[in-house]
Amino acid sequence: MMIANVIVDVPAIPINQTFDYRIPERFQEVLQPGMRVIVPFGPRKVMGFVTGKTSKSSYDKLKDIADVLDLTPVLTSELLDLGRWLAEDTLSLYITAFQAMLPQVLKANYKKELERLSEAPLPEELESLFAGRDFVPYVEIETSGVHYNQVQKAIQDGDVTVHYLVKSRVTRKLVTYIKPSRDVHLLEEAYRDLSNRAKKQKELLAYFIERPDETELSALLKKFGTTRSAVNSLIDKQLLETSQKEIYRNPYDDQAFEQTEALKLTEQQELAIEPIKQDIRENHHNVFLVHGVTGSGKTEIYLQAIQDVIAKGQEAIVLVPEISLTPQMVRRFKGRFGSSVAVMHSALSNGEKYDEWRRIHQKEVQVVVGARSAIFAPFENIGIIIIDEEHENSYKQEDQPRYHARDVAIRRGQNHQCPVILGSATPSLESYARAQKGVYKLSTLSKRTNDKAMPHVEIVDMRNELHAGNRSMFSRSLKEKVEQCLSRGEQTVLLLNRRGYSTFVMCRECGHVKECPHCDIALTFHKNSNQLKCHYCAYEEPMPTYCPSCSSDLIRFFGTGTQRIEEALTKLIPEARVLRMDVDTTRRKGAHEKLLNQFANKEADILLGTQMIAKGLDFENVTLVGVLTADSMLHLPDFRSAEKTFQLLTQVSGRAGRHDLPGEVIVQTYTPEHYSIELASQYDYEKFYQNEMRVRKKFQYPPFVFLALITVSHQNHVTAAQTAQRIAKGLWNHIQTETVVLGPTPSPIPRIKDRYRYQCMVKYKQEPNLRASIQQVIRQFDDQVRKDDLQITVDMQPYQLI
Ligand SMILES: Nc1ncnc2c1ncn2[C@@H]1O[C@H](COP(=O)(O)OP(=O)(O)OP(=O)(O)O)[C@@H](O)[C@H]1O
Ligand SMILES: [Zn+2]
Ligand SMILES: [Zn+2]
Repeated sequence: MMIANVIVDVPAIPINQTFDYRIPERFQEVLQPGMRVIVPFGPRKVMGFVTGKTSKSSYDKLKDIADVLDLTPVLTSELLDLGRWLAEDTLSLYITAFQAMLPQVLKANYKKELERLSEAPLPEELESLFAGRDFVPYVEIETSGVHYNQVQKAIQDGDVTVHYLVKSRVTRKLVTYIKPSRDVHLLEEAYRDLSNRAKKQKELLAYFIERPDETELSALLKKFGTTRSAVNSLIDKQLLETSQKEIYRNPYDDQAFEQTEALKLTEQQELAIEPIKQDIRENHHNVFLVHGVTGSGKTEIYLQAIQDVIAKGQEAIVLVPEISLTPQMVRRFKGRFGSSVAVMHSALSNGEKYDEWRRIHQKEVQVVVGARSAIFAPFENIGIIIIDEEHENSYKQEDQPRYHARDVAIRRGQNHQCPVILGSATPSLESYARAQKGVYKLSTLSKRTNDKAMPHVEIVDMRNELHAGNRSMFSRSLKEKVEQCLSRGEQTVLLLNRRGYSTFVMCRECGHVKECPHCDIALTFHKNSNQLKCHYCAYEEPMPTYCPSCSSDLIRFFGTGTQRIEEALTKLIPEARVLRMDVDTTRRKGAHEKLLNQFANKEADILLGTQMIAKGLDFENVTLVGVLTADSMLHLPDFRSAEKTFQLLTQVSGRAGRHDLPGEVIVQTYTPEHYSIELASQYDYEKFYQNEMRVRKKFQYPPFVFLALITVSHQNHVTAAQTAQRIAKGLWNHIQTETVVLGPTPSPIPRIKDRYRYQCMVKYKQEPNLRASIQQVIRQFDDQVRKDDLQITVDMQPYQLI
């Protein structure tokens, strides 16, 4: 076993394979698959992942591994396998897949050091390596002559640990502690000598006389409501002293979470959880779809299932959408499982993320709650994987590797023989269809835990408003309801669906929306050419001046934003205090949280925002929810637009009346008759599902077919178009008869950053060799990709169709 197979950090197609390296003597016993190494590659040295060890190689001039970066593997054998599968499934490079599974900090910069964790004596060589220090640069292992085996053993015994440094030690957080530097009787003496005017100093001394242990400085200052100068005076008098310690950056104060206990489950919850618990007991893999209306207690089911998993000594992964990962959500998990919970959130700094990852890697926690990439948590004994709001598109990564966390979850569920729970009030069509077929096990929670009815939804037809002379964005009914809500001292949530604005064309007189005659999808307005285009079949027509349906000249594309709405709102209802929440007001770190806190503390009457306010928020004082334009998403060039509209309306309606006060919802729309709006207002998921499935079947969209999207981009318009054309032609030669290749057509955004973009869409039912065929077809362009800056991307499960 002297040879290592290494995937090197050179992101290029011809390099997408393992390379063999000789393992030098000194690393032979230490090196394991899943560790990162440094290897010579051409003239330079690069990082790589060891994927296996062998004793033979077909090459005879092997180079040596230059260095080993880890003493314990950063990728478990399961994750190595998963990475290979991920790369193949998404047509990505192995190196890209491996790196996607690890925190940023482990990516490039390789500076490392050892830290001594225990006072217990170490083997002599290690003692001389540490030479009284707590931290030792990793490179000193080599020069000191200490054997790597010894270091590795010390790590296994928990006496030593390795830190990966990004650039400097700044990534480690140091905390200042204070403790007495004299005996208690000397402190007592000093206490008596202190003047009564030095009140704070006396209090501090009294505290340390009682409790001569070290105390965190910041906690001390808070406890005594004093500044550092009082502490400094005592330090100057040599009564107290400071010390610094490294801590994990835990972005959450675990003590601050009130402990909660398992609630007695309702009958419906019992029925839903029983088969899950059985699978946990029996180490059995099934995918469960928990379809429960908002407020039906899905989260409580997750918590109690996790409880069983922890009791068995196993681990749990919980995914929630990025924007639902609110302090409220974190509190529910930390409240139940305390410091056994790690949180992986993209708003954390790289250092914080790394610390949370380390807590998982070192098995200091049993539960991780996180956004998409938490699915790669390096647990080795997973007992359950939960995906909350499983319909959310943010589970799909829109960058290489273009994976869907649901697929990865199911794969890991199979690896660990454990249940996977998908939860939603509005399951994705794909998942619900699988549940209908029996591929997933369906549980339905039709009632809220408090037995309260879902809030009543009133649909307001905005065309009538126009006819009545009201040209504002607020219907008379909504204005009245907001004012009533205000006068009762209750709060309102207003949703503006900004996405999709200014792209679709609609008649303000009759609500007519221009759609493609072949695709039943709204045409997109292209300002430059003044054309309406279809992004599925390349149909186009000029922008009409009169509505083809009622001949009115009020046919417009839409354009407005939250800021303008806010201005209009403060004019309309001047006494209301409005908080605006959108990408602009939440860009700064912590801003999102701050706005929500302000709203929770009733510092505002109205929360006005985009999609980000629709999810997971639970405010007891919110009794009114208004949706300003329910149809704005409906006409996006996306076959999922009705589904997304239904999901959003259902989610946002669920924000009202969750507690004692009854709730109400107003939905403004120009197309009240659209089934997604009508059925969302009746909370009729089942009927929506039936209806939407008919549409998908008719137009052959998922879940009836699979899609693959190939996008070509180049600075030269002709090159982009011709390449796409050749790819489409090439694919036609490989596919089965019932498969189709649509396009090429210009991408919905035809030019980004001066690159022209064309796309081909493959619609298929069964195409076992599709990945290989696509790869074969696009490999012809390898040279051009390398030399001529041609880009070809493949998305095997497209959600964003731009
Ligand atoms: N068995 C129970 N008995 C009493 N209260 C419960 C029970 N289960 C859940 N609850 C409470 O009901 C409320 C709604 O539950 P929860 O938030 O878990 O629902 P959910 O289905 O996850 O909702 P959403 O989809 O809207 O996020 C919470 O306040 C929760 O504490
Ligand atoms: Zn019209
Ligand atoms: Zn079309």
